[in-house]
Amino acid sequence: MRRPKSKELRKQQRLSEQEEINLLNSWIQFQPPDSGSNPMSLPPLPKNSSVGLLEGNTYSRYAGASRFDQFPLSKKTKDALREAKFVVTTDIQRAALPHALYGRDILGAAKTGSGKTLTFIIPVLEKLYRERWGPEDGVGSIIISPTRELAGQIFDVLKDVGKHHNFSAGLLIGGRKDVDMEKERVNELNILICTPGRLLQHMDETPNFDCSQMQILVLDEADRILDSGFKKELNAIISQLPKRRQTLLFSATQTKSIQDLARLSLKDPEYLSVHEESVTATPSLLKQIVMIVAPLFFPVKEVPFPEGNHVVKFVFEAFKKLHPGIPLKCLHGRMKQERRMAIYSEFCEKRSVLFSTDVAARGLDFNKAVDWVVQVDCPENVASYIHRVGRTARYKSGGKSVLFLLPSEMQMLEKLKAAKVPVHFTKPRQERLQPVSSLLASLLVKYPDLQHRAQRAFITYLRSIHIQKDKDIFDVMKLPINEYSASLGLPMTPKVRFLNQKIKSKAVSTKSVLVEPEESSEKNVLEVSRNKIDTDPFKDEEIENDLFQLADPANEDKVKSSEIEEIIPATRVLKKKKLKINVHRPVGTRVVFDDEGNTLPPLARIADTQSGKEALLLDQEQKAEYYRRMRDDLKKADKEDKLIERQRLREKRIKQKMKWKGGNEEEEDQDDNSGSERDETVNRRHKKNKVYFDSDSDEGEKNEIAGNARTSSTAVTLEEQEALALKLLNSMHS
Ligand SMILES: Nc1ncnc2c1ncn2[C@@H]1O[C@H](COP(=O)(O)OP(=O)(O)OP(=O)(O)O)[C@@H](O)[C@H]1O
Repeated sequence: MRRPKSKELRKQQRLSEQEEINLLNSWIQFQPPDSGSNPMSLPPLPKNSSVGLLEGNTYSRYAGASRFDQFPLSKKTKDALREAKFVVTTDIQRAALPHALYGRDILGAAKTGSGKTLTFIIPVLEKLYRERWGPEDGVGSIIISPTRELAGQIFDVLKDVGKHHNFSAGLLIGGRKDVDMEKERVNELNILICTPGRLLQHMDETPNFDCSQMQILVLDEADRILDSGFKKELNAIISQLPKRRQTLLFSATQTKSIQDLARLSLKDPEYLSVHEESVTATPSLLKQIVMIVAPLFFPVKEVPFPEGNHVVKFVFEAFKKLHPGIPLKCLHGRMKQERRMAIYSEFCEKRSVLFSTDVAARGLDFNKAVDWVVQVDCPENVASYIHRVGRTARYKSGGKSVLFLLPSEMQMLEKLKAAKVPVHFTKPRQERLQPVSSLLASLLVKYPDLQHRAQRAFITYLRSIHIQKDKDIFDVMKLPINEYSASLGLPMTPKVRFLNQKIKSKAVSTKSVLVEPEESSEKNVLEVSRNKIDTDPFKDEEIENDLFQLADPANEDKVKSSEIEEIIPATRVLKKKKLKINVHRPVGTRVVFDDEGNTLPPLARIADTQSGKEALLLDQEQKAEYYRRMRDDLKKADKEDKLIERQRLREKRIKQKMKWKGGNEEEEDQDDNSGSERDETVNRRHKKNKVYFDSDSDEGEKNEIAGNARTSSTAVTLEEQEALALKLLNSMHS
């Protein structure tokens, strides 16, 4: 009895769905928005006006509608939107939904946090629904995101808004181990949300993976996906998609490049930039400050991704040690995927400080949890700035941001202003600046593992500056390199040797080795180089130094940054990746193989030579010796300071006693008591304000003396400590 009934029910449901689809199709066709028009210019429909089928077989106007229930959407989508409390549309939704529902290609641009995700999720669901897409139809829509976290976030929105639909959807992102399981199931999925690399991996490796019938393609953060970092992947993907499809592109900083659009074969796309006329390019509730600081007065400059991983790791570790108790988190692209996702979710839920590379710069909607965005490095361009600050002040909430620039990066301020970014330039109050180099120097002595991190941070930072395109702002030769090195607490500026022309020309010949790039959400040319050199720390350092040698301005015109990836010895990647030997190499060129039979480029041999190792060892010994000396010096100075302070206090007490002797006996007693109380208080306070070396001491005397430490506030302690360390640093740097 039950079966026929449910069959009957299913039939009825199918019929009513078909009726709904017919109605929706007629409604959409009845009064579509004019091509080239922006529906925002139309007056919104009154709140309670009739919608859908009206008397006389006409339909209500949906172009210009400002509430979701006024659009020709399925009941399933409307119910889910209402349940998620999405009632009134944002500007971009109002402008783009009518065109997207009508089936047009779209290039949508709107400020960060203005609801672009729903603007493409809704048309995807509706298109497949109206096409009656089912499990047997396979892939119907592909949504591509530049990062894994963003793909995960889009997937969550899809699950929410599509919860009453019967589509199957999959999140295909790199870094997940279950790729084999994915391969078995991917052909059954209707909606794929993916990073470019993982999608391409399925296109290449999954048997019978078929996208030939797909209906709608979405590129979120389109300008990023279309830029050079993803060029190869995207071209390969597009070549496997049907030409007859709808394409939606969204970003807060949209591309208008004809070349980019030609690659996607868009058909008369609607360019909808809803905030173009707006006075500002960033959210109106975002307060933005820019400050110029010297590196010595700020812990460290973060670097743009992907080269920022080492710097972020170092800053994070240093802050953890400098500010124990404050919940700090760290996110960068070299973390395991599970950890990345966990940190992202924890940060959305609990108040904390997140140190991140640009992996978190775009698209992420941290549950409106971000109050401040602090940029400790100069973004690579205005677009990058807009996305970074856009992690706060989302939808209707406010937020604040501060950008720290070096004096040499002042031009960024002008560029931001020219791009309608309302930044307030503020001078830092000198008395509020806290020098950190001495603190970091102390940390480095105390935690030797940080020494290597600091050094890598230094080198990767310089390299990131070198590879930046905008040479007006990023000129490695203008950087106060010694100051920067000192600001990281490094005892001496790491050696940055310059390659001579001979090695360089040899290096360029390594073009014979082609390395296939790894899938990565943070893909760019240099990530490949990064992988190549990520071997043992000593080797790394040498190679990184070698790399930096290319920054010689005399060589700059001859060696372009794109060549760098070909120049670096690629031993690690060579072991893993497919190789092609250039058959056109000059006759007689010697091909060298490593232990595993992979070919090695000439530079790898050079990097491995014994003399290099010896030089490196010498360097390491020098540094170790330096740290030993510095540690001893600091300990000695600390001891001397404390003795002086003790002596000073003793003299003060004696002076007071002498003074009191002139007074009456009672007063003297009282004063004496209060005097010792005062000293007690001072002592207690000093115990709390222990400086790093106090706690590091293994001498019994030390903690006892700590009570008599010389300062009455932390600020004085820091100042004195800084003066001491600066003295030491200067002596090394000079
Ligand atoms: N119509 C709406 N009503 C209420 N809230 C909305 C609406 N549309 C979107 N939001 C909320 O606004 C926030 C920002 O949306 P979304 O993440 O889509 O922004 P975005 O434009 O994609 O930002 P970015 O450029 O940074 O990627 C989200 O929390 C989302 O839930």
